[in-house]
Amino acid sequence: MNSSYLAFDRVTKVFGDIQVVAPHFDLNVERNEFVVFLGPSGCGKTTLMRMVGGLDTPSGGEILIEGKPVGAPDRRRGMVFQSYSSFPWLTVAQNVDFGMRYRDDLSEDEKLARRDHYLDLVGLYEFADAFPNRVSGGMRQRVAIARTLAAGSEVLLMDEPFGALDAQRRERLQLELRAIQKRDAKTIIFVTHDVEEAVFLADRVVVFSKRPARVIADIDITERLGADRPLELRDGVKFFELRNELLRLLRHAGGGHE
Ligand SMILES: Nc1ncnc2c1ncn2[C@@H]1O[C@H](COP(=O)(O)OP(=O)(O)OP(=O)(O)O)[C@@H](O)[C@H]1O
Repeated sequence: MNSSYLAFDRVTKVFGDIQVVAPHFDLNVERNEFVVFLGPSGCGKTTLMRMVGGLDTPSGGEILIEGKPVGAPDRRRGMVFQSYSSFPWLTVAQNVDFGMRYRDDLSEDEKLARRDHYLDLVGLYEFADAFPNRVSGGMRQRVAIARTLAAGSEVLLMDEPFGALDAQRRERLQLELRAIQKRDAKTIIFVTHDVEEAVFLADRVVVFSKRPARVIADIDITERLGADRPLELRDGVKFFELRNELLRLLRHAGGGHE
């Protein structure tokens, strides 16, 4: 039996005639690991994430968490996907509260403080009473980030969550996400097209081929950069080398990388 926390075990995925995930796709993710998926556009990253989240099922093989096949979405897995964002009938603040509905370990005051903290982090504090369909797409994405982080699931599945954010807020969220992962021991799978974001956040970067997705490189970032990620790290030689290495791999992977 596979003893990893999360395992793709001989997974494959086809949509009609299109092979999206190559046959016998295997990948293990350890508990408390921050894994970033990097790969050409359309290679199958979102599909892999959706299957981990239980929004889609493999055509073959299994995805296991602690040895058990994943089923329908549950509160163990928090998701920030384009297709799985906010509830339009709840206000921005109520969306965040909704994420915490099962947190019996928190008092009402703690929940309020937590809600305010995450609304502030994503820059939506003053939009707390607005309805998500009244705010922009980028803001809806931020509602989903705040709700998911406030919920505190043990697995976080994030598909280009910071894509629509300005550079400063993106940096702040990157720092916070890395801090949350270390402090609260989360297992995170994160998709990005931004190579520097990948290096800054990841313990491990998994690079995919163009469709059908298979792993072409699996790079241990923590081994080379350490687990602490102060912002200054971005100016260092090791960071630069890793960034260039990943860019070279992506070029080799082919397909249109954005
Ligand atoms: N429900 C579906 N039905 C048919 N084809 C699909 C479906 N979902 C995804 N695909 C196809 O599967 C391929 C992989 O899509 P996916 O969204 O997983 O890629 P991706 O790596 O996340 O892309 P990007 O980086 O552009 O977000 C694409 O060619 C897409 O058109």
